[in-house]
Amino acid sequence: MTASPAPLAANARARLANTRRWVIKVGSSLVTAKGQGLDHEAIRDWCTQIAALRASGKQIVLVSSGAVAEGMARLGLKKRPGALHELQAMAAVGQMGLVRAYESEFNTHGIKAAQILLTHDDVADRDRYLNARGTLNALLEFGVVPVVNENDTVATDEIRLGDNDTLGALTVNLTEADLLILLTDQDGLYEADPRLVPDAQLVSEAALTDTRLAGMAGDSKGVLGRGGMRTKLNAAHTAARSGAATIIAHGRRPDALMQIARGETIGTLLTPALGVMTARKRWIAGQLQLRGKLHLDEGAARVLREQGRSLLPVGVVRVEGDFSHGDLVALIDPSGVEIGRGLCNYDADEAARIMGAKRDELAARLGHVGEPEIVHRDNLVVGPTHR
Ligand SMILES: Nc1ncnc2c1ncn2[C@@H]1O[C@H](COP(=O)(O)OP(=O)(O)O)[C@@H](O)[C@H]1O
Ligand SMILES: N[C@@H](CCC(=O)OP(=O)(O)O)C(=O)O
Repeated sequence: MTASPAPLAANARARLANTRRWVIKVGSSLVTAKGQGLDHEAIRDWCTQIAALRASGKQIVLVSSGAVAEGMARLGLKKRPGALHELQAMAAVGQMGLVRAYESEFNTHGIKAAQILLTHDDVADRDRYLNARGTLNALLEFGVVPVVNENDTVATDEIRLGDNDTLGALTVNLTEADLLILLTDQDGLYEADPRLVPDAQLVSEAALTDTRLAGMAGDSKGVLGRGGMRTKLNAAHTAARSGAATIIAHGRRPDALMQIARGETIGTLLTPALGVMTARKRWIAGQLQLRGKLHLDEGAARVLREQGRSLLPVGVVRVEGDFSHGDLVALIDPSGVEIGRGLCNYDADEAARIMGAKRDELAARLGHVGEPEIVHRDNLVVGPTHR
């Protein structure tokens, strides 16, 4: 763990800066102006930064809290109600304002936004999980920014996620995002809660294997926030299951998101225990449902097994199944043995069109420029997948 920037941190941050898919979560403590309803200026600022990130080719999912707080402001309540039904009523009123604010800000940048309300069951149940995943992926491919919140109006106490840090991490898993950014009202994780220990040191970077972290992260002291740093640390562990790193940063620092995109040292970077790639591969092997098969020729089977290379279209001889871009497919050698599994860069129709094609034939067969790899080695697990 380092309290000051280290060369390793600088490299890790530069690598993360170049990743493509980010989930950004803004907490209740930020979205609402001291309990007086939504902070429209702050929302404008995040939307402007997200527009710049989109323009640089990134896909962004925004997880935003604030429904309950905005509902309270709209109905003139000073104190957060205790009864679940009252909270649900607040959320129902406030969510209207929340999506309206994001929609109108994104509109000024010519960006379409979409509302996604999830419950615990949507991520726990296999079919619903795949359905939510498909919808989010489709929105991202259409260039839309999904704005996610918990579906507070239907979530009963037993099934509530309760805090949006957890929801942000589950959204990372759903979308196989590369990075989770938790924007909050502190500069990151401190060695102790700075509200209680004002001279506590900021943790600049830590591996999630570091057992000292749990002792540092305390609860929320805010009126509106839920969970504090404790749920943020848990969220980082959940995001790490699918190989994502987490950055906790102050959402009111001007340009916080742009600084992250430039690879600058800001906030706390929490890195997956296994290393990003191993964790991601494990996730691919264990979590996703098989949607199809690619049958390979002898040469492709050999380079995958022996050299850990990406699979190119030229090595594919047959395509089986009805899968979409990003789905999990099995890779089968000429004797019918499964070599491994990976995420396919093409849907089944496109894969069938480009199988056997050399790199310079791809654009003509597809009608557009496509990825040179049909399955990139970063998204490929060779060997037994423990299913
Ligand atoms: N070690 C720590 N470092 C920083 N903040 C901490 C720590 N432990 C507890 N906290 C508390 O966590 C709060 C942020 O979490 P929370 O109130 O849930 O905000 P949000 O609405 O952004 O999720 C901080 O304001 C702080 O009081
Ligand atoms: N779904 C709730 C947000 C829950 C919550 O407060 O989460 P967090 O921002 O993590 O403290 C809402 O929109 O009010």
